[in-house]
Amino acid sequence: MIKVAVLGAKGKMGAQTCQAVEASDDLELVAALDQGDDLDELTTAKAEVVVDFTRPEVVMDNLGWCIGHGIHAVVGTTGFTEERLATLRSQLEASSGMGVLIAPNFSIGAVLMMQFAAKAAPYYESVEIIELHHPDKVDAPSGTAQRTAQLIAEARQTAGSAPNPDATSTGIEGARGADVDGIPVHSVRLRGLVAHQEVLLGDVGETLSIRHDSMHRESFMAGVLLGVRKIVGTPGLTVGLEHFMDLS
Ligand SMILES: NC(=O)C1=CN([C@@H]2O[C@H](COP(=O)(O)OP(=O)(O)OC[C@H]3O[C@@H](n4cnc5c(N)ncnc54)[C@H](O)[C@@H]3O)[C@@H](O)[C@H]2O)C=CC1
Ligand SMILES: O=C(O)C1=N[C@H](C(=O)O)C[C@H](O)C1
Repeated sequence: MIKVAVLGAKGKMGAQTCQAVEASDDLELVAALDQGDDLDELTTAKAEVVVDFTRPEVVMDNLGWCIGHGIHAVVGTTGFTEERLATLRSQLEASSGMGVLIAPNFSIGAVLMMQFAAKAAPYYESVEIIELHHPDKVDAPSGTAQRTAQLIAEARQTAGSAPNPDATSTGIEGARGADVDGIPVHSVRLRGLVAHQEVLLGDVGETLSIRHDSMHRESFMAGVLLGVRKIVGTPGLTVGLEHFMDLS
C-alpha cells in the first residue's frame, strides 16, 4: 500500500482525488489537508506521496517542504515557469532520491491531444489554440494550453517551420490572444464548462482540428493514480504524464 496525502483536499480536484485514492486497493489516504492545516501532519501520517491541487502562489512552498521531508509529490497545480522548474530540479538533486511529477493535465485524452498536436504542427502553416474552462479558474491561459504551445513550438523549431502567417496590423489589443512561444492562445471562461481545448491547424485548402473535452473531473483520476504509482520509483523531476505512458 502506498501512503498518499492530498493538499487542497477541500477543493474541486483535491476532493475528487481523495475519493479516487480511497477507492484504490493499493493506495491508502493517510492525510487530507487544506489551507491553514499544518504540514507536519504529513510526516505524522507517514505520507510517502503527496498529491498537490492547490494554487499557483502556494505550490512551491508545499513542494519545498515535501522534498525537504522525504516525500514524493504528484502535482496538478498550475503556474510552473522555467525558473520554478529549475528551482525544483536543484532541490531534488540535493534530496535523497525524491521524485516530483508536474503534470499540466492528468487526463489521458488531453495528454494524447497535446502529443498529436505537436506531431501535426510542422505540417501546417498556421497553428492556434483555443482553451475553454469553467469561470472559477484563477489562471489564464491554462497550464495545458501553455504546455501545448511549448510542445508545438519545439516541434516547429526542430522542423525549421516558419512563424505563423498573420497580417494583423490594427485592431483592439488582445484580439489575437496571448502569444505563447509564438503560438496564439485564446482563453474562454464559461459557466457549464469543465476543461476543454482545441488546437486548430491550417494550410492551403485544408484545416485540422484536434479537440479534447473533460466533461467531469473524474477524467483526471486515472492519470493522477498512475502518477502516484510511478513517482515512487522515479527520482528527480518529471514534467508531463506522457513520460509515464508508453506512447512509442
Ligand atoms: N493537472 C490537471 O490535470 C489539473 C490541474 N488543475 C489545477 O489544479 C489547481 C486546483 O484546481 P481546483 O481544484 O479546481 O481549485 P480549487 O480552488 O477548487 O481548490 C484549491 C484548494 O486548495 C486549497 N489551498 C489553498 N492554499 C492551500 C495551502 N497552502 N495548502 C493546502 N491547500 C490550500 C484551497 O483552500 C482550495 O480548497 C489549479 O491550479 C488548477 O488549474 C485542475 C484540474 C486538472
Ligand atoms: O483549472 C482547471 O480546471 C484545469 N486546470 C489545468 C490547466 O490549467 O490546464 C488542467 C485542466 O485544464 C483543468
